[in-house]
Amino acid sequence: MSLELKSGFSFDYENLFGEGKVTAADLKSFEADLKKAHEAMKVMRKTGFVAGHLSKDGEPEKVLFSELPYIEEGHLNSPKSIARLSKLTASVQNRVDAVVSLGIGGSFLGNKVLFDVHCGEFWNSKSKAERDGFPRVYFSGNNIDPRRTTDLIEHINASAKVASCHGEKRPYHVMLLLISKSGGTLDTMSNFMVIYEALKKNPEVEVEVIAVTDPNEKQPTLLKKLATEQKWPTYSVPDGVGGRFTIFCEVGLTLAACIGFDIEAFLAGAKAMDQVCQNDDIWQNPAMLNAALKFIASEKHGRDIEVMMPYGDYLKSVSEWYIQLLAESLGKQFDKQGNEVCYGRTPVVAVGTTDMHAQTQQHQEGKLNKIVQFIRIQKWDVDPVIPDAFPSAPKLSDISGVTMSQALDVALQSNADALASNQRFSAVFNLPELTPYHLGELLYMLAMSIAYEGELANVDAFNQPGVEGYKRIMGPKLQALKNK
Ligand SMILES: O=P(O)(O)OC[C@H]1O[C@H](O)[C@H](O)[C@@H](O)[C@@H]1O
Repeated sequence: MSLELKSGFSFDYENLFGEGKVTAADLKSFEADLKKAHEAMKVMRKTGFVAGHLSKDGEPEKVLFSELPYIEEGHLNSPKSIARLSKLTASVQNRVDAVVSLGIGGSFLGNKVLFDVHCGEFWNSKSKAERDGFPRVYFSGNNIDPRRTTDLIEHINASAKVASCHGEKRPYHVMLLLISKSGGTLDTMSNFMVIYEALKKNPEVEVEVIAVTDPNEKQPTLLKKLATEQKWPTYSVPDGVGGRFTIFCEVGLTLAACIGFDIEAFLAGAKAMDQVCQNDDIWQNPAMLNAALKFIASEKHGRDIEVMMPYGDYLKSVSEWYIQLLAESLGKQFDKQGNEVCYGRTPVVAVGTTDMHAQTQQHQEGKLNKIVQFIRIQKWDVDPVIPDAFPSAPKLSDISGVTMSQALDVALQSNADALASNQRFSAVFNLPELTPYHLGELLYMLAMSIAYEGELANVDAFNQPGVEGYKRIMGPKLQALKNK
């Protein structure tokens, strides 16, 4: 049982729907809610209005993520903004040696996905020619870890030294891509200041800063003010695009531009997915179907943990990106009318096959409270055959002669079958290949699915009041520390 799109992307829900799982009768009982949710999505697309959504300051706020895939005049991504990103690519390639992407939450997670998928683990150890002139990439600001930040500075300084020893006549050029929608997030800004000051002191390093923040000029963010003062170029995290949707705007796209990732193909995938998700027929609308099955699995069958388990190392960051999307969007104490509901599925990061040797015991035999969501790549662009390197060892000979992706697929299928044989729910998102287009499809489908589920659960999927709790305590605590 699977919903397959023309692009080849498919959602296989065989192990989530049917007898003993979410049933047709379950779906029928939510028919009116589903219709309402679908209508709400139409209004959101057309006007940006989502009933019950208020900003952090309690003001009505538009929800505009569904506009991002459409590169059009007057849109958040316009032909002009995309052309400016192409210029950024041209200016970075063969000029900038290293980019440090500084941000946390939505200002980090999507960028990490794009980097991992496009560059892979060993990017920074490749030669400049192997990187096609694109810079090395580092991440910072996604924690306040003294050791790692110090290590990063030392590493960059050491790379600058190596470059100068190899006869580079110019300083090592580092671009700090400083990303914060609110413009003052402690984790991001503290790392930025430490790194900026340290690198500035090194004559072998030249530092350049690009700021990505809320563009509002009437009430500029701290970062916006700083950028104006310091004459740093700025890019936008537009109003109406919450952190967890920013991979489709200049937060993700500036990093994409710096590594030569195909922005237009990525947005084209998201756009195609948005169009499919306008289908009124739930069996043809992957976001509506995914949201409905997961919502019902949670509400009626107690499956309120979602394990996001891509099969592939470089997709682990997709799972981490999804954590924020699911947790911040749906983990809500109150519904839209203020009644206490304490809704939400708890997200869990897993990777296949890695976690088949760690988490699977719990998935297979632990509490019946999980849905395991697999992500599968159908065709890998490289796929070594496992050789019969030691014919005298029959156990090793047995696993030889197939490609690594075939073995990976067997592992996934076996895991899904075993789970299904013990009343465990799972589903698979199949990507024909790991391209920017299909990645755009997948991530956008997940974003839209969350928007549907917010409506089904009657919670505001676009705020995150719960994260203010610790922030209210942390601010004065830091102040008190300073005054000591
Ligand atoms: O981009 P920033 O304003 O720095 O925010 C970064 C992150 O911090 C907050 O705590 C929010 O919970 C996240 O939704 C947000 O993505």
